[in-house]
Amino acid sequence: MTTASLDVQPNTTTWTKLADGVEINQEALSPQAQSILTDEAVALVAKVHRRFEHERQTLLAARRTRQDAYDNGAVPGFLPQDEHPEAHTDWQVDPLPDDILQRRVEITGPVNDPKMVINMLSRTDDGHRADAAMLDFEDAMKPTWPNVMQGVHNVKEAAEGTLSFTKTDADGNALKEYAIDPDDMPLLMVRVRGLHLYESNLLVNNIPVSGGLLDLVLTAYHTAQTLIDQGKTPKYYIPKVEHYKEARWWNAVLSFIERELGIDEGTIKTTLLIETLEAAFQMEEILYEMRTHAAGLNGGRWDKIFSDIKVLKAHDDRVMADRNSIGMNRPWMANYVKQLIRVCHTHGAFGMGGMAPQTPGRTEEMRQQQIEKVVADKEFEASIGHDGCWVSHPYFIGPAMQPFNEKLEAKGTTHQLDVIPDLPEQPDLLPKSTSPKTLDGVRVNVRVAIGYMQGWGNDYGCVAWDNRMEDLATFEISRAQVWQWLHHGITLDDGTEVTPELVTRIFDEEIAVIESEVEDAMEGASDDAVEATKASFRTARACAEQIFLEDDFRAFLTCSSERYGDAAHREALLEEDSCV
Ligand SMILES: CC(=O)SCCNC(=O)CCNC(=O)[C@H](O)C(C)(C)COP(=O)(O)OP(=O)(O)OC[C@H]1O[C@@H](n2cnc3c(N)ncnc32)[C@H](O)[C@@H]1OP(=O)(O)O
Ligand SMILES: O=CC(=O)O
Ligand SMILES: [Mg+2]
Repeated sequence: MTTASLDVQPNTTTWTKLADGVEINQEALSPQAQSILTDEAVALVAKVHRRFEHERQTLLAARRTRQDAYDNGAVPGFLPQDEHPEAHTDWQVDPLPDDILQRRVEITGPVNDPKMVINMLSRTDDGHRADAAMLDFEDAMKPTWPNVMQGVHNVKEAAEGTLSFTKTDADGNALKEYAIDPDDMPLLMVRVRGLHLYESNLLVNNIPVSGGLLDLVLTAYHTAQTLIDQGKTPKYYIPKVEHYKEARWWNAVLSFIERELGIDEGTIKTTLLIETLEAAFQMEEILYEMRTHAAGLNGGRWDKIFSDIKVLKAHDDRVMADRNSIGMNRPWMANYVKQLIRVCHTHGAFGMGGMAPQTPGRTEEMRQQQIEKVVADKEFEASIGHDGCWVSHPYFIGPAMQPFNEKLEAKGTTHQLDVIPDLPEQPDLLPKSTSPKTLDGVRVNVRVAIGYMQGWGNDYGCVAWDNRMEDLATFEISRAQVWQWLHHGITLDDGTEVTPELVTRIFDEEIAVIESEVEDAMEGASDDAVEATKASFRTARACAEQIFLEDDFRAFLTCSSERYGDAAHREALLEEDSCV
């Protein structure tokens, strides 16, 4: 995707044959890609695609059917007990290996950035090191082909313990060397892309492969045995599951890959993100389906808020309040994470908490305030029984760990599997329409969109912006919220009507503010450099505004038909587009 335009680009792709029925975009065949796409790796990708693509399409079609029902007035709910009776019996996930029993703080970051990956695997801020590092192909990464290939490369070298990086100045002089110690680093985890994404640069039988399958197959192919030889468990995160049948599909994919790699079934352990409204109602069924490979579930609160808005987008009695007012204290959010902990602990799995989005900030005062916010969030998570949580910046590892340490030291354990939150059997998980709905709320969404799209234009999938980490999930909330407010023509608390003209006016005002912020921040830089940065924000604004004012609600920002390779493939796939 370019930031200048979302239009479909003309087809100029030349395809190169990699194996029977497997073609790659010639431009994608970089030396790095060649080193990753060995004959064996390509054969495995093709085999997995041929075995599982049809079912993936069926699952995506089922998503569209369910969304049609929600758009026509239905709401998600708990499944009837007789739909999946086994899930409600007495069962446990397969025993968890020793190296996944302590997960107090997991740090996350884009997998394609080698310095960030090394920092995730080595930083000990104030003597605190994260228990796990989640290398992300998903919310934190813009899924371009070079980023995906660099990501696989980084995971491979991280598993082998050889990943290194030299930070240089503008003239190329070395400033700092970065390296990892494979014998002394946090648990390595990889989050693959979700079910809905295609990887348009690689075709099997003329169909682009699934992005998530590609990430999973290539990283497992290049690292599973290496990790096992070191006595470590290959560990994954799987995002954006919407239904237990999708969990069944991922579980089957994992078993298939294990068989093909000659490793025991159940060796790979995964944590599933529960970050969609539908999945929140099906956690028990989802965990049951994954029980061979499940290490736990994680409350992906940011995508959950996005999904709450998206799934109920047609319901005028459920229009969401200002995005920054939706916290874990909202009853349906608190119920969702307590239900997650209850389901996990009842069945012997970890119930992981969500992401504290704070970044440190520039002044000491700001840093202190940010620490207080992180600690308050993590105290809540530890108090309700989570086994650990996420942070987005190493600065917060120690503060986030403290509340978990206090709980765990008192118990003399590394987790809280003994805690079963007290909840009604079927807690209320449906989001409510509440206040506040403010002009400031519109402004926040607009600023987030400009900041995020500016990063996106520079190839970043997450950015530090207004003292917060903004990534794909948090951008999606802003996009969905403005769409929802516009399409329900809501009147804000101060009487202002939300119209396209209002949104454009706020874009005008905020880009002016941002341009002056750029001038302040770049004081002393050349006029050309300042102007280039301002221009990149103006481009981002144009793109963000176009997305915000789209009439049709695309299911995900990253679902754009231009990602589907050449015109013929696009046409075939648009019929089946998961993103209508
Ligand atoms: C909704 C969800 O799915 S949440 C999960 C997905 N999102 C994420 O993973 C976002 C993770 N966070 C980040 O990517 C980053 O923190 C950002 C982009 C927000 C900010 O990064 P930066 O602009 O580099 O922050 P900053 O300048 O404060 O970094 C200072 C140092 O900390 C390091 N750092 C910052 N964030 C991280 C991180 N998450 N992991 C490891 N190191 C990090 C930087 O590499 C830098 O290191 P250096 O001193 O060796 O150069
Ligand atoms: O992936 C995590 C989220 O909060 O979204
Ligand atoms: Mg997410």
